Amino acid sequence: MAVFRHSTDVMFQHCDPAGIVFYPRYFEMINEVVERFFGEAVGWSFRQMHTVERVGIPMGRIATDFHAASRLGDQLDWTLTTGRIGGASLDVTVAATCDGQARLTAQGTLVLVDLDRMKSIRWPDERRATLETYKED
Ligand SMILES: CC(C)(COP(=O)(O)OP(=O)(O)OC[C@H]1O[C@@H](n2cnc3c(N)ncnc32)[C@H](O)[C@@H]1OP(=O)(O)O)[C@@H](O)C(=O)NCCC(=O)NCCSC(=O)c1cc(O)c2ccccc2c1O
Repeated sequence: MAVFRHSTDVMFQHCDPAGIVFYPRYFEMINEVVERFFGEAVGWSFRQMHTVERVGIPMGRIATDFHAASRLGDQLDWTLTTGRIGGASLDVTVAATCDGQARLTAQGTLVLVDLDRMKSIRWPDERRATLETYKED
């Protein structure tokens, strides 16, 4: 099983007055991990998807556990693996650690859609095959 990895630094812009990462900022980081996964691992950049092919992958649902707080200067090491690949849906697990300490785990379902109709469409076979390689055992 392949695991997609990406690292981000916690910046001042991510932190609230309590000095910890505010959870909406985590959701933006999760979206960045998903965007990088599709661009770098699947070979299907959001630019290509959105501006050329007019498809997108909005999140249908997401459940997140926050295990420990993150602070300015922390390096977050992200992983993304895939789960069930349905007709149009894709389960993903996105997790972050810092120095080996778990910070968050999110389990989400992305849905491939035709952006002009905002209706789900089936994963193309070539993309499906790549997504399979990141599937959790
Ligand atoms: C996403 C929808 C358009 C789906 O509705 P539709 O009627 O077209 O599809 P079906 O109901 O037939 O379902 C197809 C398929 O998807 C599964 N599914 C549908 N809804 C959900 C759900 N809520 N949670 C989990 N799974 C769902 C369903 O079980 C089917 O599975 P199969 O395995 O059988 O294929 C419609 O639901 C919709 O419009 N929802 C709202 C989406 C939304 O606005 N989310 C807000 C947060 S996400 C977001 O902001 C976002 C926007 C983007 O443009 C992005 C672009 C790129 C990357 C990420 C983006 C992003 O996160």
